[in-house]
Amino acid sequence: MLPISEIFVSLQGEGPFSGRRALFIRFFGCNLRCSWCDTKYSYYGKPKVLEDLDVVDEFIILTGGEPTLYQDILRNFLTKAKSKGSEILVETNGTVLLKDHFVDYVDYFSISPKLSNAGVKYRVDVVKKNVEKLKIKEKFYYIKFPVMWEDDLNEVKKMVEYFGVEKSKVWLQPINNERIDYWWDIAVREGYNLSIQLHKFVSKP
Ligand SMILES: Nc1nc2[nH]cc(C(=O)O)c2c(=O)[nH]1
Ligand code: SF4
Ligand SMILES: [Mg+2]
Repeated sequence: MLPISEIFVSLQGEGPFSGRRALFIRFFGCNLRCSWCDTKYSYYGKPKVLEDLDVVDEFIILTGGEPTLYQDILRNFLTKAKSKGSEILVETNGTVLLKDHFVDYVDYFSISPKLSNAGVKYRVDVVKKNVEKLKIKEKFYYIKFPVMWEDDLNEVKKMVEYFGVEKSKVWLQPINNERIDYWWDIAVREGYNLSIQLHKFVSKP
């Protein structure tokens, strides 16, 4: 049984695959409650509960909410999707321990650890463990930080060092697309990438 918030086709609005057409599956439920969360509807209200997922696409994005809460139940779907040649991207907050079988069936991981601007507590050592697993398995992954205030940069730097990831894998994502000019310059100066949420310019899902 899979609790689903919504399924839609759109263009990836965030990160290195920005602009690429994809089928989005938004899972219901999240273990965090970020103050600025832009998908609160994915954990308040009622989910659609599906027996199984019967969708195919060249590029499938599992998002939420927090899709990694459903790693075991997704086994069937991922096996099917891979046998049909789909590329799979998972967008996760990184705080749920990733299982081997799940990592093996996913092509790309977007890990989005929260800074203090989100006002949530979580185990940052779990995120580090997950990043280490992705490194060992030589998975394609990137780290996406939702940023707001100037001080956020120091937190980003500390986490990047703690995780031991290259700057080229780091994407700064201005929350609500605010102060893009400011974060653009920071990204260029510090050697990071910038993710502007494209779908918010066109009011699309
Ligand atoms: N177009 C579009 N791209 C997205 N990339 C990540 C999304 C998300 O909410 O997880 C998202 C979303 O909601 N819409
Ligand atoms: S981790 Fe993502 S979905 Fe969950 S509360 Fe935070 S922003 Fe919202
Ligand atoms: Mg989102």
